Amino acid sequence: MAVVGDLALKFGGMIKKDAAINLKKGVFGVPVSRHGVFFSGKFRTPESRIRVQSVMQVGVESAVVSNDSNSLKGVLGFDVVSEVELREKGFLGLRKTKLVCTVGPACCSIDDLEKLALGGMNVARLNMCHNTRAGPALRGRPCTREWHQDVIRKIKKLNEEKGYCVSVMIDTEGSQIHVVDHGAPSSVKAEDGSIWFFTTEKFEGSRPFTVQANYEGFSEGINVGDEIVFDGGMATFEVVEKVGNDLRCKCTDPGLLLPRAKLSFWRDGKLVTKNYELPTLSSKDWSDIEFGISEGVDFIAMSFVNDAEAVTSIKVLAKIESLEALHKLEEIVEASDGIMIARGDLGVEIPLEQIPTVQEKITYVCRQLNKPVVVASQLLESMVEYPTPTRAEVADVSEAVRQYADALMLSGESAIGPFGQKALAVLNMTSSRMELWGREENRQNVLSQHILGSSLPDQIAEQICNCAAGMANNLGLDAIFVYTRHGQMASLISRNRPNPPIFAFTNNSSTRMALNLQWGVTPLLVDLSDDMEANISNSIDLIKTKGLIKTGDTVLVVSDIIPTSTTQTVFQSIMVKTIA
Ligand SMILES: Nc1ncnc2c1ncn2[C@@H]1O[C@H](COP(=O)(O)OP(=O)(O)OP(=O)(O)O)[C@@H](O)[C@H]1O
Ligand SMILES: CC(=O)C(=O)O
Ligand SMILES: [K+]
Ligand SMILES: [Mg+2]
Repeated sequence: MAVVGDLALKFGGMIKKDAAINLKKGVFGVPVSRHGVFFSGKFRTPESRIRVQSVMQVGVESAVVSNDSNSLKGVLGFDVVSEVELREKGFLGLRKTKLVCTVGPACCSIDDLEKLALGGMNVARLNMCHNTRAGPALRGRPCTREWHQDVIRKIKKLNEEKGYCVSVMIDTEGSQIHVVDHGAPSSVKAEDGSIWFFTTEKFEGSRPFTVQANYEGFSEGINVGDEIVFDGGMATFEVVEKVGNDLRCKCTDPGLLLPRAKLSFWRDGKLVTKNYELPTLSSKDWSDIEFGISEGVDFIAMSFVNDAEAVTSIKVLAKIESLEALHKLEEIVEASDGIMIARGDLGVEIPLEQIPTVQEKITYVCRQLNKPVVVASQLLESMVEYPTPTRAEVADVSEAVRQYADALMLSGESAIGPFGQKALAVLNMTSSRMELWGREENRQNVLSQHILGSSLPDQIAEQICNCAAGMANNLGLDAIFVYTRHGQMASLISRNRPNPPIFAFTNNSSTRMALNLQWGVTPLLVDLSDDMEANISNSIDLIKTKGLIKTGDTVLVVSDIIPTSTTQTVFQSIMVKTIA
């Protein structure tokens, strides 16, 4: 097996191979593989005292399956949706791209949520911008989060009682200058040449030709002659006079002023970015985060992250939606647990024609740095109103899949539109179709990775995962099984976007819910012991008993279980198993 020799040269050049093969017996306690490759680190052999930190086994063997299901330990933690998908479509038919749905008034009943779960929703997103006030009559009182709490609890109930695996993400409001939502009328038209007053004065309802801004310092540093753009181009005004902190403006490009429309300021064709100093996390955001943690949500998407500092203190997805964030992209990606490309607000700050290349760049940086990335906003915008998407929207979704984004997100399509389930089905079908095309074209072969780990053990884990993905592709294997407590190796395999699906067996439910956002990973909650052989045969037995895997199927098994007992020293391994 040439691959073994290559691996030995690459990783274990300084260790004698025959010693390594002897060592292997001490590893799993059973004579399993025909080949073994070892790395430097701590490991003692009877013959020689070689330090081995990581063990990599490459071999082919047959798993013997017991027919006595009573002897099986634990239960197979498949979610009901993946199980049905696997049964119907087989290993290669499992969708790789994850789907996020924004939950809003149109889909917050338990029945609606269940329909979305059945339709393939992996993550439910709740935007903390909406539905957190007690109602117009109580304006000014502290906000309540009853609606959000109710939705979160319904999703957890569906997971627990009906076997779904839907993670929950809350999305913070963040600090941004926008128009206050003063209820009716829902949108106002600004005519060419009309004069409008932009103020921070608080008032209920609407006043003619008056725009209420949410932030007192909104006009700081703004000069007469500057432009104010609504929602990235919906309507444009020119500042004609400063009146204290307020602005009198003339409409120069007519259009609709929507509730909560975002405002951006431009001078000589350039965005005025430094006119205000808003914190990434407001006090409301902090209390929303506390609320999310107390409700046990799985992800916090942080809006308007402008630097890495904001991210380091808490496990979060950073939303890239400002020019400033683009300037500090790599450090923000590095500091975060994942990224959302928030194209809605990003399009307010950069010219729209730059969105496609910026998206491609962000997805690339995220994969290089091994962080999951969600492409968000307007994927199927026309479906907020209509039951079918435009051809251009389907092409946009396909492009995100072609770029190997981890996940696609619905916003208003599911939150307020009457066709949320249809929109989800469009994402589901379009991504499956594009993934199939990618496999047929063998596109994953052109993916190159740069080395991430700084320590030797991290680099070893990474190399094992890169090799695992390459082997699974080259050998045309059916699936990759990875045994993992914290999800690191599952995620490193996913980074290579392999052809076969990745089943991540974990005993940690937070790991399971976090892996829900990662490309190609089906996370399963199982009991794991320090005895890797038992873990592997146990899970294969369970899958076989369920009829989900059959004789002759071949899987690549990767383990990164770090034993809790000191007598065992196996850290990482690769094995190829053919089901007997
Ligand atoms: N919980 C909710 N209650 C009422 N309406 C909602 C809710 N969530 C979303 N919506 C509606 O759906 C639309 C799209 O939702 P989304 O949360 O993606 O808005 P967004 O403005 O793009 O996001 P962000 O505020 O994070 O930039 C919103 O404009 C809003 O009208
Ligand atoms: C999702 C989001 O926040 C945006 O697109 O702006
Ligand atoms: K938000
Ligand atoms: Mg936004």
